[in-house]
Amino acid sequence: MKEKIWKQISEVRTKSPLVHNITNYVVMNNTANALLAAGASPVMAHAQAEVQDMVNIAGALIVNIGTLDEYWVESMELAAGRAKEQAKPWVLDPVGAGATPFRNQVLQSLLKLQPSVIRGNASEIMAITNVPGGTKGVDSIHESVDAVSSAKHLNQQTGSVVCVSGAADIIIHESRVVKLSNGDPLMSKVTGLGCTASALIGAFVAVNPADPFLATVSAMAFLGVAGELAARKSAGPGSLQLNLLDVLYSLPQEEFMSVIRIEEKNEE
Ligand SMILES: Nc1ncnc2c1ncn2[C@@H]1O[C@H](COP(=O)(O)OP(=O)(O)O)[C@@H](O)[C@H]1O
Ligand SMILES: Cc1ncsc1CCOP(=O)(O)O
Ligand SMILES: [Mg+2]
Repeated sequence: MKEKIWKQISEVRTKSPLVHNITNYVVMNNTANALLAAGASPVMAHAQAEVQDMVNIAGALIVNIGTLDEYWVESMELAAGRAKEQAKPWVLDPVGAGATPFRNQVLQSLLKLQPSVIRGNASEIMAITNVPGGTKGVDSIHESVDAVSSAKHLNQQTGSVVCVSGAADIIIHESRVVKLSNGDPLMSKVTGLGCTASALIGAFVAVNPADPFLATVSAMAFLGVAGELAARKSAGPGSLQLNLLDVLYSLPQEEFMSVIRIEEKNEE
């Protein structure tokens, strides 16, 4: 699996897919820079007059509800609807799911448009499946393992690959489960690294639309390893943000292979 994952990372670097993001104001800059560092080509666009045309030319779409409003929700539905029509991969980041009824309603209508991948933190994934327990705005108050049964349920209900992020990143599709144990606790002190994870999944699913599970595992492994290596040379969140871009840009294969911690299970 590690070799297959590295192949995906190389393909993003060489193919440089166009990734269309409808994302939040907080992370537009971080996520565009992370996509560029990884080798992809980002575009942020949310005008209703152009989102469908942008989906037509992009390799994948990301819909991130971080700072949504009514106008943006219509843009998201138009774009995701076009992606569904064209069988083009799209990724849903349910930022702040469970925090307000508005977010929950919007998510239920976006789920009908069949995202290829859903990536959220544990509280968000639990909230989408109506598990009571709460959330702290956009930050998780649960561990990834707490959300595994919700993630399995969500995968069965939607057919989407589901990724729960956190200290462990857990990716679920049908009987397949992958657990990645890279990253660093300092990553939770930089805003937008969950959103960065979702944006990177978009780049990977654009180069491998036939296997969104492998694409998601690869993107999460890449971010986790890069974040862990970047944290080792960072004094705090400020330098981590910069160092992460540098590591995403230049991470060599041998270092990736020696740092990745991955467990696979097939529960058939
Ligand atoms: N406690 C932690 N230990 C190690 N890595 C972490 C930790 N918290 C977050 N990360 C890393 O940050 C990434 C973003 O995840 P997360 O913080 O769960 O997203 P969000 O910002 O959406 O809540 C994870 O995929 C993981 O690589
Ligand atoms: C702080 C904040 N508020 C609305 S969106 C956002 C960014 C959330 O980013 P992430 O989910 O990656 O931490
Ligand atoms: Mg998030």
